[in-house]
Amino acid sequence: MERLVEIERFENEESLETTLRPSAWSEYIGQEQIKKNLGVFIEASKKRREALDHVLFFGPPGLGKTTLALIIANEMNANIKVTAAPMIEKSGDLAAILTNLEEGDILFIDEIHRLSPAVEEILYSSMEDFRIDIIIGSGPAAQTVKIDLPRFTLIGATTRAGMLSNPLRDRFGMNFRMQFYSPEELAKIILQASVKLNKEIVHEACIEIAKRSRGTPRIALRLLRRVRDFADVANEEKIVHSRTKFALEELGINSHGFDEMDIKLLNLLIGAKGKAIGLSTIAASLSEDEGTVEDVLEPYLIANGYLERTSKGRKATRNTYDVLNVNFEYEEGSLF
Ligand SMILES: Nc1ncnc2c1ncn2[C@@H]1O[C@H](COP(=O)(O)OP(=O)(O)OP(=O)(O)O)[C@@H](O)[C@H]1O
Repeated sequence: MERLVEIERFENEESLETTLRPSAWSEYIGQEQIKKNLGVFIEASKKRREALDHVLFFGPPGLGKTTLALIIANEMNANIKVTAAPMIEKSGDLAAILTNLEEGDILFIDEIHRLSPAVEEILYSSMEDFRIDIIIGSGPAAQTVKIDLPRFTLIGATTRAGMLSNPLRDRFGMNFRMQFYSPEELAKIILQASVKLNKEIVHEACIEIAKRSRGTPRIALRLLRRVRDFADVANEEKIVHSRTKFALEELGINSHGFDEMDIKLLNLLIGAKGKAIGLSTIAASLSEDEGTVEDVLEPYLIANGYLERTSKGRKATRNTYDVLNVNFEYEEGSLF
């Protein structure tokens, strides 16, 4: 079953996301520090009439990395080519993309930590020297051909900065960590989207959805659409607070934005009575892979103080007990 608070994009969601995606700074809510810094760098490179330095965004999925890349392209009046690392299998694939770029173009590579070492190697020289060496033929007859590239900007996005090799990370002139959004920021995003969806929504309803969206715009927008369905079926012109609460309860999303999987994870930690549990044990107990636990489930719980990572594994915090209404219980010598 699809988790409603699943951060990854659902299959049929892409076109709707495109409709709701902001195309200008003014519509891009939150991430103030990133916007401020990027604004300065964009203005400076426009003044110098140079391509922007390479940019890396990292953070959990659905926080607006792709959207930011598109806005940067818009601000720079540049063409943007959007791709993802799994689509660039061979070095030839990357060479083909790079040689088709024009001066000032932006290349956006999502999930950049998933590039193969051979492809990464080509990226180094293209980012640094705007040149690539391609080997034609094999054996003693092999020849290296150097191809000059136009000055372009690479924007990389990753959910796992730790998995990026150092040489690749060092070649980005700017590194930005995306933050989870506050309920107030998400409420603004929801209101803005409701105008585009042509469905009025009251402020309390925006806040109610925002509080249950795991700090993530993609989830907030998905919940908005589901709540709108409930309002439409009830023939209500506006999305009101009571209908919103009802819909979210029906959808099984609790007031902290936790869903079944979060609750399972938190209960597992509480069951350990203060002892740390290793990532592989957690993944096996939840029947999820370790990457999903680390990239998707944990960041929100850590950012909100419900889970702690230690050298021995993961632990519940006092907040976890409070939020699940469980009496604080632990084994001697194993605690906090
Ligand atoms: N700051 C924001 N203001 C308004 N809307 C936003 C903002 N950030 C994201 N969104 C909305 O959330 C949706 C998801 O954003 P986006 O696809 O950019 O996330 P992402 O971080 O690139 O995710 P992924 O890494 O999974 O591709 C978009 O449709 C966009 O409309």
